[in-house]
This record gives sequence, structure tokens and C-alpha cells, in this order.
Amino acid sequence: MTKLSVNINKIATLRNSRGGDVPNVVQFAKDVQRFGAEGVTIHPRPDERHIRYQDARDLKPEVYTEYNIEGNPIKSFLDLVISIKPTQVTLVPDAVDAITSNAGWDIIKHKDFLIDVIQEFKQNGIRTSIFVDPVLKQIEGAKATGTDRIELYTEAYAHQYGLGNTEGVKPYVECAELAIDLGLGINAGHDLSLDNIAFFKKNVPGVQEVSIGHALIAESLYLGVENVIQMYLNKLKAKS
Ligand SMILES: CC(=O)[C@@H](O)[C@H](O)COP(=O)(O)O
Ligand SMILES: NCC(=O)COP(=O)(O)O
Repeated sequence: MTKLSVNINKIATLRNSRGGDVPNVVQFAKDVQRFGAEGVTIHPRPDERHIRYQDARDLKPEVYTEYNIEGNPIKSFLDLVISIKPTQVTLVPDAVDAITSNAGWDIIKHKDFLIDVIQEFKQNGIRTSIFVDPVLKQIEGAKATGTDRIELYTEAYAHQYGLGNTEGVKPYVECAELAIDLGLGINAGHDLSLDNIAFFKKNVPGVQEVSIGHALIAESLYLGVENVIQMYLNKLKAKS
């Protein structure tokens, strides 16, 4: 069974665009869980341009499914996550100025750092996952860090699938098979969507969790906009 964790960064981006508190991030997290989401993912970045560190704290008592916090384990992130103790931390090597995550770890190069950080999170009872490109030697490297899981970076799959190239799933299948052999848990995320998720799920074995944000929010706009326009029209038709 593959769990759906909803990434709510975009809700914070929308809120921040106007200041104020609309939409309310905590309420949104409560609602997605009520609608069946099996996890909530956030990815606070140091500039707090979308999810803020305070959001991460405010969400803690309201996330009763799996709470997954993603980010680059700089000191402030490490302190934040250890103070919150979510279900899972996903380590992502994103640069401060990256628009979004754009690469997995070079685990071979950063092995010692990752071993230390993972040990610290695990000592605090937090499950760990490492964001990784679908490259076999990186999966082997992940095993050596002591991490519980990997998160396969699915941007390349999504891009290829969008071009009609279903072969793009192959490196993910191979890496998932290796991860299973090594006893690593498997998550996946980035640019997964209603269009490409079923093929990924059908072909890649053992995926325990997908975290989806950008497409899910964009799709929700389209699937909801007709209803909302009708509601406005009905209110405007009402006699004053
Ligand atoms: C690791 C990953 O792929 C996600 O955490 C993603 O980067 C977060 O979403 P945003 O880039 O939309 O904040
Ligand atoms: N870990 C991936 C994630 O949380 C969401 O990525 P995206 O669906 O916003 O591309």
C-alpha cells in the first residue's frame, strides 16, 4: 500500500502572497487529512518564502497522520525538526536560492555528514529518508548512511512520461528493486500528478509513500473552479 502525503507548501505560498492568513495552512492540513490524505508534508526553506518555521510548529498538534518535514539539514532545520519530532524527516540538498528541489544527494560525497545527521534524528525517534536520484550507486550509498528510507526524486520520470516516454520509469524500477534487497524503505516525490502517478505505482515496486504538492494543488483548482464559480453566480443572482 502506498500512502499519499500531501505537500502543503503551495498553500503557504498563496497565503504569503497577500500577507494575512488566507488560506489557513493549519486548517488546510486538517482538511486534507479529513479528506483521506495519509500524511502531510512540508518543506520549510531558510528564507521562509512559503512554509515558515512557525507553521511547522503550529502543525505538529494537528497532524495525526504521518508528519513529514523535508529540507536541507542546516543547523536551524536540525534544531526545528528535533524540537518538533515529526514522524519522518526527509533530507534534501537544496540550495538556498533554488526555486524548488532540483537534485538528489551525492551520498557518496556527503556520506560522513549524512551518517552523523541521520544518527542524530534517529536518536530522537524520527524516521529518516534521503532524497536521491535514481542511480544504483547512490542507493547503495544510502544504505551505508543508516537511513530508514530513500525518497526517489521523480522529476525525470515525470518529465519523460509527459513526453510519452514510458521507458523513463526503468531506473526507478531498478533502484526500487535494489532498495528492497538492501532493506531500505522507499518513498517517491516531485512532479507526480494525476496523469503520471498510476503508471509509476504500477511499475515501481515497494513504494511506501508519495508526497505530492504542486500538481495536486493545481489539479484541485481546476477540479474545484466550476463549482466555486456556480456558487458565486448563485449568490449574485440572489435578490437584494
Ligand atoms: C523534495 C521535493 O521534491 C519537495 O519537497 C519539493 O521541493 C517541495 O515543494 P516546493 O518546491 O513546491 O516547495
Ligand atoms: N517530496 C516531494 C514533495 O513533497 C512534493 O513535490 P511536488 O509534488 O510539489 O513536486
